This record gives sequence, C-alpha cells and structure tokens, in this order.
Amino acid sequence: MNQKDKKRAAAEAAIQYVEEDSIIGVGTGSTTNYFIDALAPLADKIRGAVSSSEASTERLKALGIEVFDLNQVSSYDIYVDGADEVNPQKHMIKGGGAALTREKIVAAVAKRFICITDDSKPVDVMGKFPLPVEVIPMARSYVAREIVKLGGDPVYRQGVVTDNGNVILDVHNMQITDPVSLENTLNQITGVVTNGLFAKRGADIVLVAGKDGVKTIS
Ligand SMILES: O=C(CO)[C@H](O)[C@H](O)COP(=O)(O)O
Repeated sequence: MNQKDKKRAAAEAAIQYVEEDSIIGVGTGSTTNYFIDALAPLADKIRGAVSSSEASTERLKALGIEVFDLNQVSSYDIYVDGADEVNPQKHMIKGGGAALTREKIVAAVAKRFICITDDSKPVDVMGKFPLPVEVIPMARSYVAREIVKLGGDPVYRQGVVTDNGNVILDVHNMQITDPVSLENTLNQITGVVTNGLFAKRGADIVLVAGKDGVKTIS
C-alpha cells in the first residue's frame, strides 16, 4: 500500500461518521480530497458542507454538494481534515496547504474533529514538519524577528498567498514540547493571524491508515 492508498483508506474510513441530512465541515489537502470524493455517493443524502478553502469548495460544488457560508450555520457534528503531524495527545500541526486559518475556524464550530492521516503523520514530539504561521503581509519581517527570539527559524513561503490574502512563514527547528503554550504565544505576536498548531482544540478522533488497515485513536 503506497501513501496515496493509505490517505484514501483513512478518508474512506471517515465516511462512517457522516450522518444523513447533516452538514459536514470539510478541511483541505490531498487526504481531504479523497474524503470529498468518498462523499460523492452521499451527495443527495447530506444537507451540505462548510468548507475551509476555495479549493475544497470547488471540489464539493463539482459533486453537487451545497457549500454554506459559515455565518449561515451555527453548529455541525463533524469536521474532517488531514494533518501534517499529530502527537499522542491528538494535537496537530496543520497548514501545509496554507489553509490553516479557515481550517481552524471551521473546526472550531464543529462538535468533533476527525483527523484523517496516513501512518507518516503520527509523531511523539511535533516540530520536524515546519510550523506554518499565517501573517498579515506588512508584518512579515517583524513577526519573523519575534519568532527568532522564541528560538524558531522562520522561512517565508515564497509565492504563496492564502485565501485570506496573507502570507505564510514556515517555522523550522522547533521541538514543540508544550503545543498549547506555543500556540498561545505565537498568536500573541502582533501581525499573526493564526498558527498551524491545533492544540487548544485538537482532534477528537484520529484515523491512521497503515499497511495493516485503519487504526482509530480516540
Ligand atoms: O493542513 C492542511 C492544509 O492546510 C492539510 O490538512 C495538511 O497539510 C495535510 O495535507 P495532506 O492531506 O495533503 O497530506
């Protein structure tokens, strides 16, 4: 089983949490794309989706799934999304696809976060994957200097503009031993929109696909 097959297996396993007539919070990325594809046969049975990116919105609409503005919806049961790293506490690093802010917002409204991953994503301590931070463009250099003071090594993701019109700094060389504290600290830097640590609000269920099938961590 290659990595693509594992991503597809994790995504398809998340379909068991989709209920008829419900609204689904939908993340962004290649694993989530498999989830959206797996929603196709249910397109007529669900009420619709709330999406975390223009890319996912387009893919959902192509299947005939209605995409609601988040301001029209007060709550929904599940948010399904991938991750770049996930630790044993079900904290995650997200934002490899630059959609972290909308992902965090759409996840915040959901009752349960279902994280779908292949077996390359679980780690004991997060930080090997560079931590994405979404920044207001004019604050980029200031925020980078503040991150250096915290011991990180920020790299500007050249050529990437988020769906919100902002830029991304990828922070290398951080051993994230206290994800909740670092999430808070980074968000306090003026000019930071949000960071890719999902620790204050981690996953509720992690579906990890490996060569022996899909493991559920809850
Ligand atoms: O956070 C994300 C996008 O901003 C993705 O969920 C994360 O990067 C994982 O992506 P993939 O499923 O392609 O491995």
